[in-house]
Amino acid sequence: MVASLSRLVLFVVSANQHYTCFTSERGCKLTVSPSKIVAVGRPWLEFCCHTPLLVFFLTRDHVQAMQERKALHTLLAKQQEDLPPRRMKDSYLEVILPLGSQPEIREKYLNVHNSVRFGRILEDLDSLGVLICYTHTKQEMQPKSPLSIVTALVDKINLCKRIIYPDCDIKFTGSVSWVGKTSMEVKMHMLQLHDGDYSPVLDATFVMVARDPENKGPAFVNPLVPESPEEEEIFNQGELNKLKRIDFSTASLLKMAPTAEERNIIHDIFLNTLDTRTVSFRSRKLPPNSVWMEDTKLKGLQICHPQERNIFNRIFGGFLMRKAFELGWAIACSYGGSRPFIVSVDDIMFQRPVEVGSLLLLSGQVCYTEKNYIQVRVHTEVYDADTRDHHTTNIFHFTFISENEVPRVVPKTYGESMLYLDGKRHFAAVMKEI
Ligand SMILES: CCCCCC(=O)SCCNC(=O)CCNC(=O)[C@H](O)C(C)(C)COP(=O)(O)OP(=O)(O)OC[C@H]1O[C@@H](n2cnc3c(N)ncnc32)[C@H](O)[C@@H]1OP(=O)(O)O
Repeated sequence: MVASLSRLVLFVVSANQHYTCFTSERGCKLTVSPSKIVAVGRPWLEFCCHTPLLVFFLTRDHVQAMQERKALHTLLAKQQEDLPPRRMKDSYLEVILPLGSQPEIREKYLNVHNSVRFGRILEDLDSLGVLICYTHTKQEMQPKSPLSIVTALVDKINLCKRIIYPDCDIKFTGSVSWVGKTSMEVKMHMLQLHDGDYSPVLDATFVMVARDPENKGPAFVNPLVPESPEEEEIFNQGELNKLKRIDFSTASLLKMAPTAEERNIIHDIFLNTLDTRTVSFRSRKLPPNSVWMEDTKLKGLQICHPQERNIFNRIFGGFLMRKAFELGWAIACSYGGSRPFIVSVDDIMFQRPVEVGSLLLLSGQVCYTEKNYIQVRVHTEVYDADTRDHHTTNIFHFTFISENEVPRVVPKTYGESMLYLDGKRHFAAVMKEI
């Protein structure tokens, strides 16, 4: 089967023994046996891959499709033990994004620096993560999957290359690496073809959660059985990752006071910003080569149109990540005064779904700096114009590296000091990994 992942929308044009699918972008035509189709819905999922498994969707009304999904409730397992265990290799997928061999798809991926837009890669990773989970949970006997699989967390994405070339093929690989009761950890890798060899670009770990067909409650997923000492290690790492996440969230500065060492850091910054000419706690002065945190803010607004919805009639997680990343990049760019490169994305928690039609408010700022590194935090919330309620949907943490050393960011208020410490913690976690 042709391998390509370029958000090519598939349309079914014949439904006899085999389905023939055309992509919305030129050139690609596929034939798939009906037995390989795991779900049918609206045109959304957009790739063909090495495994003969495709998730694709017919053009039709979304609401009607959601109504029809209700009938799938009967296919849900009552307990996890009723589901057959899977091996890591059962969900392993390899997908090619043919930027080198199909120049017509480059435009969508291209940025002004003639490299690949990282926001597009975030979208593809999200789509692939979901597809891997559907592969893990696929039941041969079921014509459609009863599961709604959503992205709960981007645990981390670490990049080992600064530039992604727009004219070389990209390969994504990945499989489920750990399974809980209703959640699955997925590890993905991205490689790029140079001189006949694929070399690593990034490693990503996502956590996906299975929900019932209407995305209203949790649903069990197949257990995962490691088959070798290497797989045992990957699985155990998944278990450790879960515990680490719990520790990190327990020690959150929203729940607990900073440590003694952190309190000293904040007090030193405070003392360093006092105007020595006046004997006052209120008279503050910016130290040389520094920027007040409040002056690093940029905001954006996104109207969440139906075009960006996923099959569950909610806004596609990859789209939210792309928008937040692009705001984060703009913040790092204007802060550092030169082109920033993304080094790491970590701990993006999808706290609640974003409904179609929402007003999505994005607001970001530099929250920590060290040498050439800029730690950016983007907060997104939906605003209900009727009730005037705001609800946080995501918090994104991006680490950028700038070409030159950057000024120090300085918090002024207590709230900003907590953002500074949170940014410092995230930065330390990233530095440990890369
Ligand atoms: C096909 C197209 C889809 C493409 C993908 C998308 O666009 S998705 C769109 C973007 N994503 C979203 O809209 C999701 C928004 N968030 C949510 O709906 C919800 O927060 C959620 C369903 C993820 C979690 O809700 P709850 O916390 O109430 O769920 P519940 O308590 O039942 O937990 C379910 C399982 O998720 C795990 N879990 C929950 N939050 C987690 C987190 N931040 N990190 C790791 N794991 C988490 C729990 O341990 C549990 O696993 P165990 O049971 O194993 O112990």
